[in-house]
Amino acid sequence: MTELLKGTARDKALAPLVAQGWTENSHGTAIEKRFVFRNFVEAFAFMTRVALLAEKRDHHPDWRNVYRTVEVTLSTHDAGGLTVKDIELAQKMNEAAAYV
Ligand SMILES: C[C@H](O)[C@H](O)[C@H]1CNC2=NC(N)=NC(=O)C2=N1
Repeated sequence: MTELLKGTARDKALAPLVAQGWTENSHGTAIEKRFVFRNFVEAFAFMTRVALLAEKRDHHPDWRNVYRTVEVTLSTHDAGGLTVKDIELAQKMNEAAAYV
């Protein structure tokens, strides 16, 4: 199982994501971001791209789509918190959103 991120490694991994709009949840067990697109089709295109990335990695977002927004929560359920898998998927999601 992938290990929970802790201490300095955790802080270092989170810093660039926080700079790009990700926030920790109140328990420190997940990171969250609200992506806003121009319209529903762009939001859904983003979700389609991310779905393929997530399946390939066997690591899946918790998310909610309302019209042109996608609210995302990333956590490694098996580990009970944040792991490098969440950090990497968050970065991939930033890239996928920028591509739209
Ligand atoms: C069996 C399979 O590898 C696991 O259930 C995977 C699937 N996708 C997952 N996604 C997330 N976000 N956390 C997990 O712990 C997880 N586990």
